[in-house]
Amino acid sequence: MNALVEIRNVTKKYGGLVANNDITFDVAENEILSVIGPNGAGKSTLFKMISSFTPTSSGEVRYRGERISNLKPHVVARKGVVRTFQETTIFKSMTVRESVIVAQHLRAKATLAGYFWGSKAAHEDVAAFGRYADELLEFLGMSEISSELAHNLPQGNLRALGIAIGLATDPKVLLLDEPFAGMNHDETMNMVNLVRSVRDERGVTVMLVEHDMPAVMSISDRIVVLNFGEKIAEGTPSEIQNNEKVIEAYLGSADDEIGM
Ligand SMILES: Nc1ncnc2c1ncn2[C@@H]1O[C@H](COP(=O)(O)OP(=O)(O)OP(=O)(O)O)[C@@H](O)[C@H]1O
Repeated sequence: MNALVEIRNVTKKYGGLVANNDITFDVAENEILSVIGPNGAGKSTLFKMISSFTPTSSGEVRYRGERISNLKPHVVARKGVVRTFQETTIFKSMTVRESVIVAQHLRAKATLAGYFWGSKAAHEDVAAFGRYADELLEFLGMSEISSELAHNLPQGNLRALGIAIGLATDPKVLLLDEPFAGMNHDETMNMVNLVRSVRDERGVTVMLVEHDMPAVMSISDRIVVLNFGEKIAEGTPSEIQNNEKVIEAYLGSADDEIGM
């Protein structure tokens, strides 16, 4: 496998608590890889280390062979590894289109002083941001709601906006934190198709943390399973569904339904 992202012996300790213990796996270019596991297994912590929102205690994460762990999150985002959030709270007072424009500041060419003085580069950026926002919203099927205020959006559209905000920075790897949480069946299916098209049509490698097992099984090329901070399995959806350690981890947890 040609690895785009390499997670190598990554450990995270919070005082005496080991949230991730010696986790190693690869993510291939153009893959959709899900990280699953019972509550508290260490999934979010792992995503925070991959996107450098929190440092590793030991081990490292590499992207295209270069270490990206323990850098600043915006540096990692500029390199192309971008994490989206369940809540897009900071953008809720803006319209959908404005949110996507503001999110593009990460790849702006103009300096702040340039914006202040209305430089040519700043004008070009502003126009290009608008064009790119429109193109992105059309791709995501959101053109009709581009003038809606984010805080008026139903759950499904709000999640799609989270993806639009993530894509605004032109990532090569997108980390999605529970993209199907709180969605009904139709919204989930729409989101599954949308995530697939992000991979298929924009060539973005996707990693996701998710509890919705039917959605995970249908969307993932491969799955990594964590339990109590340890990686207990890695494989295709059918390998994972038949893995005894995985079944045991879920049956022994407080999650009352695996739904696999
Ligand atoms: N900032 C922190 N300080 C101390 N402990 C933390 C911190 N963040 C997470 N933990 C602990 O690390 C462990 C793993 O948490 P994490 O949120 O990564 O699990 P998770 O698999 O994402 O859980 P869930 O599915 O419930 O979101 C938990 O025991 C949690 O309480």
